[in-house]
Amino acid sequence: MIRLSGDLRGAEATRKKKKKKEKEGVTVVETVDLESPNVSLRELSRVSNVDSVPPPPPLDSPPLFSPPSLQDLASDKSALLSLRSSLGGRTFLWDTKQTSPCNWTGVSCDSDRPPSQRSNRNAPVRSRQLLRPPAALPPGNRFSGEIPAVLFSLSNLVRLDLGDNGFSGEISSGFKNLTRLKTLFLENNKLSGPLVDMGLGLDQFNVSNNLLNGSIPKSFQRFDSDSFLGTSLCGKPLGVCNNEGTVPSQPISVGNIPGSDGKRERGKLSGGAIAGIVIGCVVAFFVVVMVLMALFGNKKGSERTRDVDLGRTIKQLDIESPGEKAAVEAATESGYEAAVTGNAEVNGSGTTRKLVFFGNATKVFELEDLLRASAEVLGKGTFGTAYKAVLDAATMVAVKRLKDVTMADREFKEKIEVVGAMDHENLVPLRAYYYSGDEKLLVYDFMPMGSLSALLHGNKGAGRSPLDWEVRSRIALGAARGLDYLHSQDPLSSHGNVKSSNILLTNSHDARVSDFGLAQLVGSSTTTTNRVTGYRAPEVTDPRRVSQKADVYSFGVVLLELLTGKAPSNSVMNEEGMDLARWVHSVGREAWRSEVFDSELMSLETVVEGEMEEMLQLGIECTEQHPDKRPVMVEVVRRIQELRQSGSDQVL
Ligand SMILES: Nc1ncnc2c1ncn2[C@@H]1O[C@H](COP(=O)(O)OP(=O)(O)OP(=O)(O)O)[C@@H](O)[C@H]1O
Repeated sequence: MIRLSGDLRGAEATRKKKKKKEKEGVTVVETVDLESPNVSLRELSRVSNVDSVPPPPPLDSPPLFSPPSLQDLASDKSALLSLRSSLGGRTFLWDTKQTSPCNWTGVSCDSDRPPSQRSNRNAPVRSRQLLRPPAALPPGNRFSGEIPAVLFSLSNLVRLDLGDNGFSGEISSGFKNLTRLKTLFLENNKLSGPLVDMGLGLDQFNVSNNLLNGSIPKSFQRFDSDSFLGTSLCGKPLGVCNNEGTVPSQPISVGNIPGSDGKRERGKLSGGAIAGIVIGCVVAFFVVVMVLMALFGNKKGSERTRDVDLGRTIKQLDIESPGEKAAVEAATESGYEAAVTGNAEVNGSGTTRKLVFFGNATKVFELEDLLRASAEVLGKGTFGTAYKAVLDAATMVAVKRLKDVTMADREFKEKIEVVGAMDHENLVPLRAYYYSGDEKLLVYDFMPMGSLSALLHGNKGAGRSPLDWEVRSRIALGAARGLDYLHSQDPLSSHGNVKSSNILLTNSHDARVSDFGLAQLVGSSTTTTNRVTGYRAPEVTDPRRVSQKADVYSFGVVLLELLTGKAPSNSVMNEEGMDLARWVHSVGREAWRSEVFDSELMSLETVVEGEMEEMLQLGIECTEQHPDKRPVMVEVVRRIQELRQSGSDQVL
């Protein structure tokens, strides 16, 4: 159950309103707490581009409470609607016309809650914890599924508490977007997979009692071991990792049992028990080392034999026995290699599997090279996990490991051949693929500058150079050309998943569209995941059947994103909870300058308002509700070219 607390409505709220008046339209996302039934959610609606986060109140200053204003209530409403929608909930029991959401089913409001602090959090307590509910309240909600992606667009978020829920899936790389985050509590959930380095300057962090495994990235090693108890993570501050990147034995604590009532009462074992465990670990370690040595000896022998007997190069991996597979997995230190090696090599039929390259590309590496390359996780998307693999100083590729591909070998190959045949300077080329029963890998050129989404909504901190109009409009033109090329192949061909994270950038900020053709390869359960919030055209019901006009709609949202600097996944553009497209449509032309255009753009000397207005008009036409009213992609390209041309003529 969600309850709204009035805890930010005191002196803190007053101070912020004053600051807001000083900086028109500027607000700050500060706290999101989904652990407690008392949730202050109004902050979800506060997204902006302030230069600095306001300083927290002193630790010992008592919070003051005052009745909520109408503006606060409207903001609470939109925050609740946004949260509800991001969690896949329905709002038919909520009368959104009511001024206050306090009467909505499942929502109750407290305006006089005293401050408290959590006793079990190990890191230093910072001021925001004064705003937390009393510890005596029953902890934990029952939120489940993946952590809502909408949270990753709240780039000014300072504190996020999702502890004591049922969240599952991997910890998303989307946390990287929360560049101001200081507190992240994810304990007591069902989060799995590795803990990736988020590059955040956190003061407080807790992922204890989850299903996480692998080694603890360096940036998290400064936190106390309590932050990782009850997981299978290893490395400092927990036990050293063995070769498989898992902790040899669980930390000694009552608190490492997920779901245990005693998880916050740290129990200590006797000296004898500890000595026994240590000796056991040492013996187990030597046994593992000896088994690995034996397995490696066999593997080398069998590869040599194959080389001679079958005439294959030893680069062609053909590991047939589960023992050999285990050895390779155990030997690797790279999570990526451990993750893909086994499945890629064991194909069930006993035949050698190879990477299949497209076009006339000279084959520069083999599957084994790829699997042995040092790699890092780039992120987890709708279709699987993406990795960056460095084969050598000159060869870097992005490898996408597809999930939920259920189609047969032949059908997959037919479809992927079509994708591989696409050849345009504004597309990310698919270089090769690998298919086996258990594993499907796609190999792309690695795009060094990342995605447009990261560029627009990622690091907003000091030191970031502003993205000027020339670069933004060039990206728009490049992406439009890439899409136009896809549409020109066949009247029915479409991208199906146009969004700013699928527009990647070269070193010179030229746009390359990625992920085309993938929606047709994966199962419906994958594509129906609502990761395209804000981009999907209203008429689309089956994400595997997206028309060209629906692509135009999604591209129009990207144009609006470029112009406003706002992420469409943050659907809270006003108290009605509109998405980006509907919000821009609702603002009159006279207010474009003050309300719509990204203030970062407007602050630059190079601002070209005429061009920006023309581009905004185009974005609005692309995002018309009715597909027939939207332009076709070739027309979009022509108009962007013209408006850029007229801008440069004026400069001349
Ligand atoms: N070829 C590439 N070069 C560089 N980065 C890439 C490449 N392909 C993907 N990425 C990055 O990897 C991350 C995950 O990408 P992926 O395409 O799997 O998911 P997504 O774009 O977030 O969502 P979706 O799967 O719905 O398209 C993103 O941050 C993306 O920018």
